[in-house]
Amino acid sequence: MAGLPVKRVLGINGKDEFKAGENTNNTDNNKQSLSKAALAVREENDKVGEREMVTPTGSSIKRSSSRPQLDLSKAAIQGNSEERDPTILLPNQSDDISHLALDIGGSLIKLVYFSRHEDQSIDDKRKKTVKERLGISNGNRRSYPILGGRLHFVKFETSKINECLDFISSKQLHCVGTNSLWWTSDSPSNENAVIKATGGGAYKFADLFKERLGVSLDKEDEMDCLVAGANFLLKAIRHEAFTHMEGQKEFVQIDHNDLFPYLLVNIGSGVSMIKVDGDGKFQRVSGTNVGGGTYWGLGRLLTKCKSFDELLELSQKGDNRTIDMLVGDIYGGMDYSKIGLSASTIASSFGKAISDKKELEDYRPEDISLSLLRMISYNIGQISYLTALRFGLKRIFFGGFFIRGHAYTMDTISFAVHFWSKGEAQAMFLRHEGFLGALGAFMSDEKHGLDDLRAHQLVERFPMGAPFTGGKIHGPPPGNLNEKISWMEKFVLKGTEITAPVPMAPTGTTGLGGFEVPLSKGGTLRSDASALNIGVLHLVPTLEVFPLLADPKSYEPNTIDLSDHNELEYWFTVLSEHLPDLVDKAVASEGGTDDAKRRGDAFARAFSAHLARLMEEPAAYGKLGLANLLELREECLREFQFVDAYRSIKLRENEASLAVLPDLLAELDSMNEEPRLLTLIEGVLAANIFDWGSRACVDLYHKGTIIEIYRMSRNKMQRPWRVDDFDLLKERMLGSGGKKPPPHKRALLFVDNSGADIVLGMLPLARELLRRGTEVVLVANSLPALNDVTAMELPDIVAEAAKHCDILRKAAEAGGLLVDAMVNTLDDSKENSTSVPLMVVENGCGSPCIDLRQVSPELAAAAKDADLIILEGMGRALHTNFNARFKRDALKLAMVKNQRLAEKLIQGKIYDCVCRYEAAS
Ligand SMILES: Nc1ncnc2c1ncn2[C@@H]1O[C@H](COP(=O)(O)OP(=O)(O)O)[C@@H](O)[C@H]1O
Ligand SMILES: CC(C)(COP(=O)(O)O)[C@@H](O)C(=O)NCCC(=O)O
Ligand SMILES: [Mn+2]
Repeated sequence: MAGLPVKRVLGINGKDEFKAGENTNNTDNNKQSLSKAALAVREENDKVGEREMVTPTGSSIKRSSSRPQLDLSKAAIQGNSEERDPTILLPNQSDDISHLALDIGGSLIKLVYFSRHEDQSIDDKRKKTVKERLGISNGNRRSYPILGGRLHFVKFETSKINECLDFISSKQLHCVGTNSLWWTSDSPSNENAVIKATGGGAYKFADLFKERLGVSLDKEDEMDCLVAGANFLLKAIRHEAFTHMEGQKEFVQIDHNDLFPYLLVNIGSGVSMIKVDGDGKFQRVSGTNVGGGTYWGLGRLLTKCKSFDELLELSQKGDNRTIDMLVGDIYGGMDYSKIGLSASTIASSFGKAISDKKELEDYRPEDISLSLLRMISYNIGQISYLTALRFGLKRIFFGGFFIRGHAYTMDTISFAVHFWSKGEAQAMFLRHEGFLGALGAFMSDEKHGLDDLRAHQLVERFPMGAPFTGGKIHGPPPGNLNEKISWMEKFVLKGTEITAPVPMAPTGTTGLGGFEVPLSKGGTLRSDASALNIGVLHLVPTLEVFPLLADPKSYEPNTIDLSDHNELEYWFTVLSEHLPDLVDKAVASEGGTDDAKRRGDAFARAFSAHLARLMEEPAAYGKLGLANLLELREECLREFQFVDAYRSIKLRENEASLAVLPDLLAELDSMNEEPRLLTLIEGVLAANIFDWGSRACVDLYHKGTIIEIYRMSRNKMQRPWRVDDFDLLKERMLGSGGKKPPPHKRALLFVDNSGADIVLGMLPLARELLRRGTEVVLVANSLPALNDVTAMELPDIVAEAAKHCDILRKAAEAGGLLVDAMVNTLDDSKENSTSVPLMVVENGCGSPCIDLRQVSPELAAAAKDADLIILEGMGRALHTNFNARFKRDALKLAMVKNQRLAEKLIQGKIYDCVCRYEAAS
C-alpha cells in the first residue's frame, strides 16, 4: 500500500494565506481555466513553505513544509477577468522545479509530473557531530544520484485538451530550462522548452502545444514508453501488481530477478500486446482493434451515455441474458456438457438481438452496457491468453485505462485467462494501469536519473484534503476537474457522506462457465481521483533499507494483516473511538483557537472518511496493514496542520518523570548487577504503559497521577512475563558460571513514548549499557506521532537527565549531544572523551510503527557497527517487527495495552508484557 509515511524531518505546515470568496458550489462547471481556488488548493502538497517551529524546550528550528505556501504578490488575472473563474498568474511564486511528461492517447491524456523540493533539512551542530561519529559524510542532495520530490499522476479526456493545457500552464509545468539541467534553472522560462510526449497526440497536437504553451513536444515511441513504464513500476513499486479473481484483490510481490519474460497487454482505445524480455527488450506481438474505445464508442451510440463512467456504472445494473444468446437458449435450457459449456455460457454476444423483433429502444441500456463490457473483456482476455500461449508466457500484466480499477472488468479478464489456460496463466493488473506510457516518457528523460530508483526510496501518500482549514471551504471548488482533485477534497467540499465506491464483484460472479449475471448491483461509480486508487509518489532518495534485517526480501513490517475483514473492522472501531480524544488533544495543542477547532473537525471528518473508504475497499490504497492505518492518522493530522498534537502532554510527563529520575538512579545504583538488570527491564516494560494511543491507557490516566500509574504498573511486573526471555538476555549480558561475556559494542535503542517511558524506562537502560562499555544510539522518530518522543526532543531530555548523572553526562558529551559541552569540543569531537558515546539518530518515520525497509541514512549508518537492537513499545515491537529477524542480537520489549492483540499475539491479556530476546541469526 500506500505506505503512507513521511520520511525525514518534514511536514510542518504553513497556512494557505490565499482565501478566495467562499463558495461551496457544485463541481460541474465546465471551466476552461483554473479558478483561483484551484490554484490555491490544487497544489496539494506541492510547495515548500516554511515556518519557525518552536521545540518543546523553546529552541527554534526551521522545518520544511509539506503544505502549499503561495506567494501572491503581483498576482494578476490572465485573460478575461469577466470570466467566472479566470486563471490567476502568480509571477512571484517560486514554484517547485517541475518536470513533465505526457501520453496523449486516443481517449485520454495522461500526465506525469514531478515537483521537487529544496532540501531544507537542518544540519545543526549536534547532527554534524553525530554524523561524524557515525562516519557519515555530510553529503547534501548532490551526493545522491536521484533528486527528492514528488511524482504526480493526472489524466484528462483528450477531447478536453484545453483543460489539460490550462492545467499545465497554471502549474507552469512547461517552464523548465532545457539547455541547463532542469533542476538548476532558477527562473522558469519556456524558451526552447521541450516536453517528453508519447501517444498519437504527441504528433497530432504538437502545433497546439507550441501555439498555446510555446513548447515543443519531444516524441517518444509509444511501445518503448509502455514497456519502460511497466518495468519501472514492477521493479520500483512494492505491490504494484495484483490479481483480481472473484472480487478478491491480492497483491503480488514480484521478484525483480524473475520478472521477464511477460506479456504486457495495454487496453487503451485499442489494445497492444507486447512480449517483454527485459529493459528495452520487447516485441509487439499482437493486438486487437476491439478495445476500450470500442466499449466506450459503441456503448455511447447504443445507450446515449454522456460519459465513460456513466456507461460503466450502467453495466453494474445490467442483465446481459436479455441480449446475449446463451448456450441454454440454443440447447433448450440444457448445458452442452460434452464440451464443458453450461447453459449460462454466452454462446453469442448480442446474439439475441437477431431473433427478437426488438429495436434498440426495447433493450435496457444497462443490459447493453453489460453485454458489451463482457464481450470486450472476454475477447481481450482470450486473445491475451492465446498470445501468451504462443510465446510460452505464464504471466500477463494488463494496463490501460479501459480497466479503470473496475472490479467486474478485472474479474472478467481474469476469468477468461484462467478459463482458457486451465489455470496455467495468470492475469495481473497494475495499480498505475493507465500511466505506463506517460511514466515511460518521463523515464526517457535521463536527466532525473529515476531509472535507478528503488522501492525503498519511494513513499506513496494520499492527499487528504489539504486545502481545507476547518469545516469551511475557502474559495470556489476547482471546476469540474474531477479527476485531478482528491476524492477527499471533494468529500470535504460537499460536506456529505463519501460517495459509494466501485462495488466489488461478490464471490461467484464468474464461476465456472463464467457467464453468470454479475451479482454486484452497484450504485454510483467513484468518479473522483480516488477512482485511480493511486497517490502521489514521494521520492526520498536518502531512505535506506535497515541493513541489519536478516532477510530484507521476506521482511513484512506488519504483524496484523488487515485483509482479514474482522480484523479490519476491529481496528476501524478502535481508531474511530479514539478520535474524539485525539481531536481534543490536537485542538488543545494549537491553543484551542476557533481555527484549531475547525481544523480539528475537518481532520476528524477526513480521517473518518478515509477509514470508511478503507472499510469498503481495504486495498484501495494498496496493501493495507495496521501500521499503515496508524500512519495515515498521523499524516492526516499533519495535513490539517496539527504539528504535534500531544506536545503539552509530552512536556508535562517529561517534567514529572525527570523529577523522580535521580531517586530511581540512586535506587538502581544500590543494587547488584543481576537484580539491577531485572529492575531495568521491568522498568522499561512498566513505563511503556504511558501510551496515549491506547484507549485503555487513556482511561487509566484519567484516574490517577503519572507517578501513581507508574508505581501501579511496576508493582504488577511479576515474572514470568507472557513472553519471557529475560534469562537468555541475562546470560548474554552477565554470563553464567563465572564467565563474563564481552559487552555489546553498540546498541540501537528504538525508543517509544515521552515521559516515563523514555525517562524512567529507556534512559536508565541506556545508562546501564553505557556503564558496561556499550555505545548507545537512541533511535527516535523524525516527526511526532502520538506521544512518541522525537529525535529533536531527545537531546534536551538527555541534557536534563545528565544533570543528575555522570555516566549520562559524559556519554552525552562524547556523543555530541550536549550543546554547551560542544562549544569547546566541536573541533576535536572525535577524541574529546574517553567515555563511550550516547548518540541520537532519527529513524525517518512519523508514525508509532516502523517499517525497517525505509529508514533514515543516519540510522542505516549507525546500524553498521551495532550488535544489539532493542525495539520498544507496541507500535515498533508488536504491531510491526514482532516477527522480524535480525542479523544481530535483538530484544523486543513491550507492554500489550490492548486485549485483543494480547489474545491474538501472545495468548494473554491486556497489560501482559513481552520480553523477547533473539540472538543474532
Ligand atoms: N474518463 C474516461 N473517459 C474516456 N475513456 C475512459 C475514461 N476512463 C476510462 N476510459 C477508458 O479508457 C480507454 C482509454 O485508455 P487509455 O489507456 O488512456 O488509452 P489511450 O491512450 O488510447 O487514450 C477509453 O477508450 C475508455 O475505454
Ligand atoms: C498506537 C499504539 C501502537 C502506540 O503504542 P506504543 O508503541 O506507544 O506502545 C497503541 O497505542 C495502539 O495500538 N493503540 C490502539 C489500540 C487501543 O486503543 O487499544
Ligand atoms: Mn508510542
